[in-house]
Amino acid sequence: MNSLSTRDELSISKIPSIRLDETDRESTVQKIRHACMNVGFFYLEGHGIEQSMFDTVLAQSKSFFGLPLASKRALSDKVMSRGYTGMEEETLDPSSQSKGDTKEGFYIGREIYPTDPQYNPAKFCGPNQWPDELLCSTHIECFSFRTTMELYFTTISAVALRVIQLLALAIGVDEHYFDSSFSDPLAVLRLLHYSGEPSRPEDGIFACGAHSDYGMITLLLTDSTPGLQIFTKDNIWLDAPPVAGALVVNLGDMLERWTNGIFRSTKHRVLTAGGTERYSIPFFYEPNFDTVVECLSECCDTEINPGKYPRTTSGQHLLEKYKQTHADFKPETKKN
Ligand SMILES: O=C(O)CCC(=O)C(=O)O
Ligand SMILES: [Fe+2]
Repeated sequence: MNSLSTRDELSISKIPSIRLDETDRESTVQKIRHACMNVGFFYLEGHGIEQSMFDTVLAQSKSFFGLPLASKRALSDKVMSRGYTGMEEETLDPSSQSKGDTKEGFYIGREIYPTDPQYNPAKFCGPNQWPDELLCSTHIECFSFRTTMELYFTTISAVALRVIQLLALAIGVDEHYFDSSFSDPLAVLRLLHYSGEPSRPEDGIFACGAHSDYGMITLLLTDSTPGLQIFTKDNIWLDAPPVAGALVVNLGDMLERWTNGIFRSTKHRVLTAGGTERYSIPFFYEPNFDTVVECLSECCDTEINPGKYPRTTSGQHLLEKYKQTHADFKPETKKN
C-alpha cells in the first residue's frame, strides 16, 4: 500500500458519507448533525443524479475552457459576477499566496431576463453570459453547453433543497423551515479549470487558496484528479479525495451564522500535484436576497450560548463577503 492510498482511506473514514435515499430518516439526520457539528463536510451519495450527467457536465466544461482566450474573456460581467474569470485572477488567501489561484472559472446563475419583474442586478438577479452557439458548434464540441448547464442547474438545485430540508431537521426545526427562503435562491454554478502547474505552498503557489465558503451550502462535483483538502478540528489539512458518483457537500459562513457557530463552515483549499489539469464544479446554494439571517432560537441561549452574530440578510452577508475578497467586484448600488 503506498502512502497516498493510506491517506485516502484515512480521509474517507473521517469525512462522513450520507445517502439521500436512505430510508431510515432519523439515522440520516443524526449522521448529518454529527457531520455538520464536527467536520463541516460530507460526501453525498444516493442523490439520484446519473453518472452520465456528471460526465457530460464535466466534458462540456472542459470543451468550454478549450475556447480561445479572447472568446472566454468576452464573456464577463463584473457587476453581476457572472461569466468568465481568468487564470490567477482570484486570490482566495492573499495572506499566504504569492500569486493568484492557478485556475480559471465561469459563473452561471439563475437566468433572469431584463423583461422579468425579478430583474435586478443590485440583487444578483439578471441574465447569464453564454458563449455564442455558432462558435461552440463550429470550433469545439461544446454545442450543448447551455442546455447541459441549464439541465444540471435545475437537477442539482432540487438535490440542494433536499439537503437543506435534512439540515433543518438536523438543527431541530421543521423540515420545511427554510423552504420559503429558497423560492428565488441566489444559486450559482461555478465551472473551474485548474492548470497543470504543481502547487508549491512553501512558495505561496496554490491551485485554490484556503478559504471558507460564504453562503449556506456548496455541492461540489470533481473529476477524478485529487486536490481538495479540508482543515479539520484537529488543525490538520486532510485530503478529501474524489469518490466516484458522490458529491462533496460543505457548509458555508451563512449557515454557521444562522446556527450560532454550532454547524461548522470549514476552511478548505486545493493543491494540485501538477501534470494533470483538474476540472471541478461547485454549486453554491444560498437563500433569497432578502432572507433575514439571525441566530435560530434552537441554537442560542441568552445565558449559556448567546447569539454571536448580529442580524443580517442573505444578500447583505454575501455582498460584504464579496467586497472583502474580490478587488474587481463592482456591485450595482442602485436601489430598487
Ligand atoms: O475545486 C475544488 O475542489 C474546490 C473549489 C472551492 O472550494 C470553491 O470554489 O469554493
Ligand atoms: Fe470553497
